[in-house]
Amino acid sequence: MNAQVHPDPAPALLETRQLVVGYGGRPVLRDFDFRLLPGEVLCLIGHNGAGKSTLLKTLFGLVARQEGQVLLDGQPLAVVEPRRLCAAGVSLVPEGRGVFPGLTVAETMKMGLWAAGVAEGERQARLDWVMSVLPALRQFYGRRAGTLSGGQQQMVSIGRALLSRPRCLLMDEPSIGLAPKLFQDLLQPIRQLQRETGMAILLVEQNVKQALKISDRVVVMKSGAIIREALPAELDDNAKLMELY
Ligand SMILES: Nc1ncnc2c1ncn2[C@@H]1O[C@H](COP(=O)(O)OP(=O)(O)OP(=O)(O)O)[C@@H](O)[C@H]1O
Repeated sequence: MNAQVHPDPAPALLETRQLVVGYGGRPVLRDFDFRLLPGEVLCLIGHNGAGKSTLLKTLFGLVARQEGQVLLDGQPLAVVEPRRLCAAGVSLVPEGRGVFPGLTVAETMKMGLWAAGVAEGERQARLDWVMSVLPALRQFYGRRAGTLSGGQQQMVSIGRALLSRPRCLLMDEPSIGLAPKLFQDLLQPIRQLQRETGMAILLVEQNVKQALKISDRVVVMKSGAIIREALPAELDDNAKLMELY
């Protein structure tokens, strides 16, 4: 008789196995195992230089791995590149927002629709959908991104990332330069969307207190390694957080 085996758990949406990544031959992440599950909001925190952004960029194919695997839906990717990830429903909100200051929001979105490969006939509906998630975009739709406030620029960057209707959003320090209240105002609609659609979010953040408010799980990194995994409630006072820093 066959031995009883447990079925495999559902595959992670994104996963790394024994990943080695670095710059100029010097590894930043070594034998790094990481999982982002479907439908979760995972907050990645840790010291400056711990390798958080490097992980995010590697998952999206912006930094090449030296060794190890990146898996999408449980399948190892032969080539990890933004186009492939984007087509599979993964979208990036880059560090520093990545908006072109000379383009209007309308132009930025037009370019984003094209880059996301949205068919011509669907573009208006897609834009309307993004506006329904982030209605404030309409207030400055005709303005050049360079004339907008930091929070408004971040909203443009997030709106652009949503144009592909992603099932996974990778966000690199979206709170930079924003007051805590503004950050919450910006992230709450995204959390709402996440609850409605089951989109997974990987959020790299320095602003830990604010990020924990919208997260389901926390991973703490130090010097290229994971040193702790926790629920937000387990890190909800300063003393517990200070232990990790
Ligand atoms: N393009 C690069 N070239 C060379 N070294 C780099 C490059 N980008 C990052 N590093 C180095 O890799 C290490 C990890 O950087 P990374 O930006 O991933 O850390 P982080 O945890 O995101 O830090 P922070 O919170 O300060 O953004 C650091 O030592 C950094 O100096």
